[in-house]
Amino acid sequence: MLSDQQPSFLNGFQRLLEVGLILAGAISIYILITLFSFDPADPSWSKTGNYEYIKNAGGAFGAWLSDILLFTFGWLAFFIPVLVSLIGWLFFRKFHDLIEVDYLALGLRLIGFMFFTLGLSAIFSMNFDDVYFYSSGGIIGDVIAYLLTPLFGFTGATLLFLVSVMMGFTLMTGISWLQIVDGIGRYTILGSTWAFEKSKGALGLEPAGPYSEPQDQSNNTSDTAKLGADSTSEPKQSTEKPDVAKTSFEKSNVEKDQATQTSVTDLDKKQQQSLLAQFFAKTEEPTEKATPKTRTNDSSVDVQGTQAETLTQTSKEGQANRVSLDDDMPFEFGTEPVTAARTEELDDALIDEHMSYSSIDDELSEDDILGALEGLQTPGQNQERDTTPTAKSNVLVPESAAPKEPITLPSLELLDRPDKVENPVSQEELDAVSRLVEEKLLDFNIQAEVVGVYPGPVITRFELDLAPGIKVSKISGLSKDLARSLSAMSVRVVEVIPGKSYIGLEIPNKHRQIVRLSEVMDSPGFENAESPLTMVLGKDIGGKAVVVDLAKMPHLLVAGTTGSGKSVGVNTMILSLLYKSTPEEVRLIMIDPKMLELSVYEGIPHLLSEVVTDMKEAANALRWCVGEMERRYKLMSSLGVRNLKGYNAKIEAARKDGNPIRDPLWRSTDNMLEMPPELDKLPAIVVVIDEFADMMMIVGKKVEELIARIAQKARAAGIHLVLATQRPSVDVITGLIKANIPTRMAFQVSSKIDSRTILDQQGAENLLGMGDMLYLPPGSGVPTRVHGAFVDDHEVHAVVNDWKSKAKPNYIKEILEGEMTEENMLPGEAAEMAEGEEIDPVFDEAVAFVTETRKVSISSIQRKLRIGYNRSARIVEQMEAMGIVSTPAANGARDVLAPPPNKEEQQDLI
Ligand SMILES: Nc1ncnc2c1ncn2[C@@H]1O[C@H](COP(=O)(O)OP(=O)(O)OP(=O)(O)O)[C@@H](O)[C@H]1O
Repeated sequence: MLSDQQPSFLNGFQRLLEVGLILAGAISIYILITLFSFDPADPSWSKTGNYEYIKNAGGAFGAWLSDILLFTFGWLAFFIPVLVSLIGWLFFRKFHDLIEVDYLALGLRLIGFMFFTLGLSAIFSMNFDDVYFYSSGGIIGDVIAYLLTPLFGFTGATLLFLVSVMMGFTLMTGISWLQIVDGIGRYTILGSTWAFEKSKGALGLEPAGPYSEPQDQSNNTSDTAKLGADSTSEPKQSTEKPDVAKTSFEKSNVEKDQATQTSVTDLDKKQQQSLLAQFFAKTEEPTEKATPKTRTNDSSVDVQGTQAETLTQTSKEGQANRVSLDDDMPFEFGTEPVTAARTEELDDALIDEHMSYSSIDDELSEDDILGALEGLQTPGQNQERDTTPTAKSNVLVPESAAPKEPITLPSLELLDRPDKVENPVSQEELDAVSRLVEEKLLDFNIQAEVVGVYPGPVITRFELDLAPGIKVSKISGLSKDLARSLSAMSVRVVEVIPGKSYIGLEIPNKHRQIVRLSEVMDSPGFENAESPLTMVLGKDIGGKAVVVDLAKMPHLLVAGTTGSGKSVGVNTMILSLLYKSTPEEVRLIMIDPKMLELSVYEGIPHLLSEVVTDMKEAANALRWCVGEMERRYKLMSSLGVRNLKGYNAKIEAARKDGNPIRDPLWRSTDNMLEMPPELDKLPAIVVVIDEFADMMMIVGKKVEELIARIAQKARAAGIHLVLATQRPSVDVITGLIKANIPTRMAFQVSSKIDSRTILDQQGAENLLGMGDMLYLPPGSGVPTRVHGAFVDDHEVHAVVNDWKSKAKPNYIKEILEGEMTEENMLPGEAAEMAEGEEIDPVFDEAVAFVTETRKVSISSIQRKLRIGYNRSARIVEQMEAMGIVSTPAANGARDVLAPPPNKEEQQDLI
């Protein structure tokens, strides 16, 4: 299988790193050779000799080098080659991490290394025989031992050096001596148990049992669980920490608050600036590496539990609200939103329409099947699923594509691990900065009190209680001035915090933390989610994982200026699907007009067709989706189910009963088969379009119509759209598209207008870039700020190669060829074919008029646009076909289904 893969060449930088690794290896081997072949008679730095008879295998240079190393380090010189190769390896494997060096951790490691080396060389110097005529601890060991032994005596000095070695080891490696003792104990017990079992077996007392780990180690059986295996016992402790911390913090809170309040107001401007700079510099100082399991818990516990929880919350409502924030579960958006509910109703109506001509009677209730299916599912099943096909496949899962063996989902080991980050900012500092924020606001005649401070991985949110009569719009208007006076890159004003009477001020930390995909995926929110369309977004402002379900959205619009982190965001979402679902559960169609971003996924088994780069083919792919959607609707209505989940459950249950359902839509003329084929489960289909502005420009209005058509109905059929664009203007994100795609994601944009185009409100222009986003869940007017998870190209490649090695894709040709049928023809096209004319040029204007006035009448459109009656009537019919207005009721009146347009959009159109 690997032989099928494209040969991959290293880029320039990777070549350098690899050359570095080869050099480091060669240097290490050379040093080892010179040390092992050292001859005291060779001429060198400390001795003279005959250059003609050098015995050192490293030559004259080798003789010099080994002499210097042994003279300086004694026995420790033999560790130097190991160190050199280790450094080479670190650079090669972890260069990406080294770019974002954590200086505190590095400093601690260096100090640790110093203590370790000095202590060990002194111990060697005092206790071991010389190496040739050099001291066994080298000159370093000799000097230290010489200086300290008279002071502390032999025993005292040895003890001191031992302590130095132990301290140094812990600082350098982060390994606790208690862990070592624990480990030694555990393996001694395991070893003796094993030896005992063996000996019993050998003596014929009892058959020898297989060697097994104790019970508490058994949960690292699956690949995904491996990542956190070495910290299995720690998270439990850390989840209990916050309560203890909270009480102690809270007790001292009021006194500290008063103390700092007086001292800070006396600070002069310079001190204030430096305090600010220090604060934002300190907010995110990482300290040491840890396994992702510990990290996930720590991030939610440390930040939410001890910092955000216990800060200057003074009012009672504040405390009540904190309780809800305290919840350890990560966010899950999309729980029965208003829009989703409305869409569902629409879907139901559509299904009902189909069901009226349904020919097959429904004998099993859908709820029973779903219940039975859910009963069978446990969270653990997410880790590994059997994807072996059970019967003849239908269009979407052709037999050759079906893998023969169970497929395991990719391991988290393929992703980069994050650095453990702690928040070392003390409460005093946070209080001091809060007072400073209050002062700065007062400079603008705004009286406000900071009632809560929430430091997070990228920003710190200050919650403000405004004095009566102060309008929030006044502060929003001042966001740029505030940013300047607080020396911050930008300040975002959160006008409404749901459930609170405060406003929020979000100020970026000087050192932002990178949110890694692996750490969010390692959270319970992702691991326990059952939907195959579960996607990771990143972390919220408090550091909690944000995990969403595309099935509930059901379509997503992503926009952001170039370089804002949009492509990384799209990759994060795609990788989430690849980590959660097998090709049997989710299939993808990728459209990539830029021919850059998505081509890396070429060849994964989830793809339904090659990554589409030709825009004509892209339109065909959308058209195919419309056809597939209609086909699914007919199948579902025939089976009497309302959505894909119900359909799959019914197929599964029927198969279990031994009565597989046969295709009710099959006609004898379809193929050579004598009887209808058995129906198979259907996967969800996700269509990802990376730059859909390009597609709109090239293919034109048809794309918009196809997208609208899919978006209106595809939810129940399990077809979902993810549209990304870097041009959030009204000619790309049109009213029609917005009306049909309720879930939005805005990365940084260049203007308030762009922000309003995507979110219907400003705010995205104040984001920080690099994955900082506002996520607007369906049916919600309040966007949530999320710091997007970062995934590097090499991680994407690793996951893609992993899938490629497990199964091959089976592309469906028809997707790109595209055939115009009655089902996938657009209303515009029908009119075009019937009357030979395009969709009306004033159609957009008419839509704007209707959605704004909320009234549909042929004559009013006729008057407003000064067009003929017939033309106006045709426009209204087109609106009906596109789902903008309803079908006429008994009295002929129609309802406007699409939401009103926003102001900028209108101006652009009229
Ligand atoms: N979540 C993130 N965390 C940290 N850095 C990020 C994140 N997302 C993106 N970045 C940084 O921002 C850079 C630009 O991101 P990306 O390529 O996704 O932008 P884009 O909006 O897709 O731009 P374009 O439209 O030009 O392709 C990346 O190279 C990366 O360094």
